[in-house]
Amino acid sequence: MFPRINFTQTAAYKYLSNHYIDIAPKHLRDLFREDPDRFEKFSITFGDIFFDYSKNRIDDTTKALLLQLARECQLEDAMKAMFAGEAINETENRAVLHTALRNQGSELILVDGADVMPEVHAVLAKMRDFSAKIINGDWKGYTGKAITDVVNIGIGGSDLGPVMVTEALKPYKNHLNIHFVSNVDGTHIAETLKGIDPETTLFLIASKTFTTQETMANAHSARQWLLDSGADHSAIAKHFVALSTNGKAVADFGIDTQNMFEFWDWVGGRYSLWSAIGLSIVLSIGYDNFSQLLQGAYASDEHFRHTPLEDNIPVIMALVGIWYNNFFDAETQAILPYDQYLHRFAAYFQQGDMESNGKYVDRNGNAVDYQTGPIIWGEPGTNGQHAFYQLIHQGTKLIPCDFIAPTQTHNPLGEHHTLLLSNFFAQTEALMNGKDEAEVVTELKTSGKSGDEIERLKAFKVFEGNRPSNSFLVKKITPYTLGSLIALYEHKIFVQGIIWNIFSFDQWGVELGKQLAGKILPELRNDESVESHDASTNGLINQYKQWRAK
Ligand SMILES: O=P(O)(O)OC[C@H]1O[C@@](O)(CO)[C@@H](O)[C@@H]1O
Repeated sequence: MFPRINFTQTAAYKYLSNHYIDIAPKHLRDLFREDPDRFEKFSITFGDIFFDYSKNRIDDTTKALLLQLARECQLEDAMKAMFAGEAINETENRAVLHTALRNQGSELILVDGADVMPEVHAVLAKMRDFSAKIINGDWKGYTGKAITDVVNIGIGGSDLGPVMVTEALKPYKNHLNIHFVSNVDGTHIAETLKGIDPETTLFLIASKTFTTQETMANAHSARQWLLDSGADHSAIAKHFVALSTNGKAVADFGIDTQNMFEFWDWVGGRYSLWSAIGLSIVLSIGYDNFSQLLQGAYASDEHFRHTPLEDNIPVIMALVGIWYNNFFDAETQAILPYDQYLHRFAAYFQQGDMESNGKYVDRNGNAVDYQTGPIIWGEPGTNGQHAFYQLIHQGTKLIPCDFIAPTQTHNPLGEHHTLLLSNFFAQTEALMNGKDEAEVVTELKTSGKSGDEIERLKAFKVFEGNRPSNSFLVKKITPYTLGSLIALYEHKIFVQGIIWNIFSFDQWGVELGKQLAGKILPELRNDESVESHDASTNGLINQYKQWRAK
């Protein structure tokens, strides 16, 4: 049975919470001064990824107690349950096996007694063969022309992963122009359709359920756009494919199910880029590179499954995050990639992390009395430094930061990459060391400030430091290393969900808004005044109706 431990009842939690004031280490400056081996002790090399977690407020004692906490929560049993295909997504009675999508091993992976690997391989082969025809021009549109533009229509997990990966791996892209439409706001598809030719455009309708309002509205508008351009219904088969688990809905839309790339209920939407949902990635960078992405993720799966917790990167990431989230009241986690190609990396994990662990009911159905999932946010460096780093350095909130940087750039231009990396190294050093009053006074004196000026200014220029960060130094962002990095974060989310005793793989919280939108939609289709809601909602709707009439 999937463990249901309340982590606040564990010995480790009780000891940490009763003593963490004396356990919580000294200032990070002092920890480094006192332990010359600190960097080696708190860093892990994993292939071409170097993970430095030494700039965290931990010492040997804290690390040992956090690991004990994980073990008391039966983390290792939970890990085995996931990889074994148990229905750990209990409220939907589903297994959680996005790991099977990238499995390179030969072991059977059973769901309801049947090995899923043959069908996983069959869909991968179909994606390979189909994308080859599109990329090499063998697949023709309804007027006999090759495809030049691909439009992925999807939202959430059917959009964010493909967007993030195709952006991150732009150095590997081919001649095809890949576009993404997700928002139901007509602007999104209107702006996209302006720049493409119906005769040479392929639409990927990406939707696990094939019922999502935004995606179906955009799909129908795309289909109408094709037909309005002069194509007849037979053209749909040449310009539309579906990525879904719902064959009936795909056929009802008018897509030939031969042009459907299926995936399965045991793949969560926010964990689906490795599945048929990744077809836009394959079309953008080719199947061989997509295969490298899968292999990199598999390497992280193997690291996660077989590495002792003490040196297990996702486990360390998760426990350090819990240390700040549950013992230091940190409410957010920043992800700061020093790589412009990774500009959608944080956005991807906003869904990945917040839709997984943004829960207040535990696995026994009771409201929790502790903090669960953090708010995930972030922007690429160095831009963030000119936007929100003031708060990270001198604000009143503790913001644990993950810094990510490639050692090698895809664009060796002058000394740009050296400049970028100098900032990457400097920021975590500044956050950790800070600048004390003595240093500030010396600087102000050296700059010629008078005694009065120094007295007036010094308080504002002190940096208390002791602000934690993880650093990921990646040799180069390749399909393989990107796959590994994404999977490390996926497993971190899993570990935190286990310790918080919540179900990380359903998302009931997105349903109410959809339900209410479904009720309001027909009210907006007429000009009558509405009174069926609260005064605010009624007022807003009626104001909207009044103004739209102008
Ligand atoms: O792939 P689909 O079924 O269209 O769902 C899209 C997204 O909608 C959700 O908000 C669930 O409704 C996300 O979990 C999901 O990734």
